[in-house]
Amino acid sequence: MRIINCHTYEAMSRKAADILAAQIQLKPNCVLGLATGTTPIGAYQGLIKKYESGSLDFSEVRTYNLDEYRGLTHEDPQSYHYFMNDQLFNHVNIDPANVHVPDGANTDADAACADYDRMVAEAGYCDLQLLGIGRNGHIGFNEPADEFSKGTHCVDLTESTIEANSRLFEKEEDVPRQAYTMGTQTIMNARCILVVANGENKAQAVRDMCFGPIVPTCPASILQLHPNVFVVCDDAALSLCEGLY
Ligand SMILES: N[C@@H]1[C@@H](O)[C@H](O)[C@@H](COP(=O)(O)O)O[C@@H]1O
Repeated sequence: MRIINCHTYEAMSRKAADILAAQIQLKPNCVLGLATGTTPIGAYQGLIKKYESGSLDFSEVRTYNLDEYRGLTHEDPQSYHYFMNDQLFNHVNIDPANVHVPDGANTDADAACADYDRMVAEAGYCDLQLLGIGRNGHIGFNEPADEFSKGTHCVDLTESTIEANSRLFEKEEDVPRQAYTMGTQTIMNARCILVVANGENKAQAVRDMCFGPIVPTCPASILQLHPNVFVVCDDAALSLCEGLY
């Protein structure tokens, strides 16, 4: 793991945008794995700026998002698909046919997950996977569990995740209780992984991810086994890792 302390959220976002942009420039038809959450918003803004300045072309880029709430259509303002349109896709020249998010509107979980796995596999998996991290060490919606997950599957969200994500909904009762998420094995199939984390409330998860035991109770700890991971953080997220890297 290459741990990069960028000190501030702004610098972390610039670094993440630079890494994503370099991937697109090197391979214009690359497959990007993308993430939602508030952490990557600054990186997406950086990508939009690069696109607007003419230095980035998304016309051949293909994207696969990590996860989606079960039961929400892509027009639902609370859906992750809507979030991605709003934060990135509507602002760059990506072809909507190249954008993929698990189909939350398909409540047949087995079918929705199998379809998504097939699509990601057919694309040859991700060249670069962007990840945020949950306060409990989850990646995508792979929550702490007894074993590491494999392909796309339907998960029951933990109380801690529902509470953390309720800030984006009017009330906590509105947060869906289930989601479809790419599995840990699918995430690990990416050629390169970029994790972004900022803020003190991520410090323990970042320490466990980078230096804790590799256990499914901290799903992000599996990333220690991946040969090509960048962990890009601010000071606060790395505050429990002092002296360790
Ligand atoms: N499914 C998403 C994750 O992909 C994300 O990493 C996490 C952290 O979100 P934030 O960046 O807002 O802290 O939230 C959600 O649970």
